[in-house]
Amino acid sequence: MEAGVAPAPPLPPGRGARWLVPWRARWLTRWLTRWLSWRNARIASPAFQRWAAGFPLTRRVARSETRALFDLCAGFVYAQVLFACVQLDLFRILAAGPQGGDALARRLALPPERMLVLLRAAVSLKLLRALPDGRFALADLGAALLGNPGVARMIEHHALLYADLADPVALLRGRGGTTQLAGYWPYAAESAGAADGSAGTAAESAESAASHGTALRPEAVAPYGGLMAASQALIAEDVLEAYPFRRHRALLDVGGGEGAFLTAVASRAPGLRLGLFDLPAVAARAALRLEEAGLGHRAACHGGSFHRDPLPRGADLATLVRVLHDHDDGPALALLRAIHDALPPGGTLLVAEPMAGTPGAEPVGDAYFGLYLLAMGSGRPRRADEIRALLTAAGFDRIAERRTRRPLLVRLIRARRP
Ligand SMILES: CC(C)=CCC/C(C)=C/CC/C(C)=C/C=C/C(C)=C/C=C/C=C(C)/C=C/C=C(C)/C=C/C=C(C)/C=C/CC(C)(C)O
Ligand SMILES: C[S@@+](CC[C@H](N)C(=O)[O-])C[C@H]1O[C@@H](n2cnc3c(N)ncnc32)[C@H](O)[C@@H]1O
Repeated sequence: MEAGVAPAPPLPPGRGARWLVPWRARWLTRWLTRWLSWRNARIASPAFQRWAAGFPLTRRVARSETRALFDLCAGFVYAQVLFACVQLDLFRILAAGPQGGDALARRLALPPERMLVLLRAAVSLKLLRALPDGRFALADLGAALLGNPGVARMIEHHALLYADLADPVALLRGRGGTTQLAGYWPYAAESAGAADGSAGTAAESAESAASHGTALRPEAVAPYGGLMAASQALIAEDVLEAYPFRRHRALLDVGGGEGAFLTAVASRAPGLRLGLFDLPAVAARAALRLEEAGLGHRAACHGGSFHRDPLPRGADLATLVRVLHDHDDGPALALLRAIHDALPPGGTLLVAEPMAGTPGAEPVGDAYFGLYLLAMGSGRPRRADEIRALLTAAGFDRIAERRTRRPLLVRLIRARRP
């Protein structure tokens, strides 16, 4: 398969703006701009801020805005408190029962007064709870984290992300140099190459394969493969309950990693044949894991790069789980076209990933994944309607979103090859 550098489809307008005809949009924007400029001038005034913080009708909003701004300033500090708790294994230690600060300090080899700084910080962030007898126990957030070991792995690998974000403006200007996340996700460089057209020609193929995707060694893919497998537990069940996998005969999980999603599907749909396509070093790890899980007889793992190799045929269902957002629009569209061509008429594609513009979780897509993927060097979080537009451009129809239980973590779009 030749890597496509097809132009990206035009971005659809935001759902909320669809009813607007242009003159109305211009009129509304003019009034909105005037209103915002008046309002912002008030809010920026220290005298107004002090007044609003005391006036009974505005007091609540003023205090909550002050807190919101403070939380934005302090977000990194809060995240590092969480990081320290995870590194010290505090949540697992306290899962066995409450403990006093001194006992914890001895166990974790910290000076008692510093242990107390961390414990009080964790209490303030609702990770821990201070008991009346002075000991500390897990609070809701600490307990929730205990049930999601994948999140703890994510938190630990954020050390790379934060190093890349140390100078966010340099990163935004593209002058940050090689990032740590680009090293952690080595396939991103090949995808970025596919985006600028450097993948696909015969001469460059060999050179690119030697330095990127298809030639990646097991040591290069093991860290991200392990992280993805561990964090699959956060999303697999939500995807499985949102779509009836049993109605299909054969599934191809494209970019299926180490087979964690296939393993989850296997128990839900016992009659389904399982296929996985990923870079050779990853597919080899998947084959081992699926064998260990007793699924060797049901699963076939194929190694290759979807930027350059044909996808295996024969499946009537394909899945892209946390894959599409890794790729810029050109390679993403080429990938969707390749899947379209590999499916039979009537075949189904499921795209499952966190999406931008998810109501109630806007910063997850646009702030977290927006900057994360920028640091990684390829891809972007897309809104559901942007994914629909790509799917349409790739030739799919009957595109519909299936509701998932926790859209913040994963949303699901189904499409059909006509
Ligand atoms: C029991 C009684 C009486 C009352 C209970 C009251 C009650 C209902 C409390 C609620 C308790 C509860 C059920 C809490 C549940 C909390 C959960 C499930 C929290 C889950 C949190 C998940 C998090 C924080 C996930 C984080 C995920 C991250 C950071 C993912 C990052 C992904 C990356 C970097 C992916 C990279 C892949 C790439 C490169 C983009 O392709
Ligand atoms: C973010 S991971 C998601 C893995 C898995 N689907 C999951 O959700 O746990 C992206 C996957 O796409 C694979 N991938 C990236 N570029 C690829 C390429 N050119 N050809 C095949 N697989 C690729 C990676 O090796 C990785 O396993």
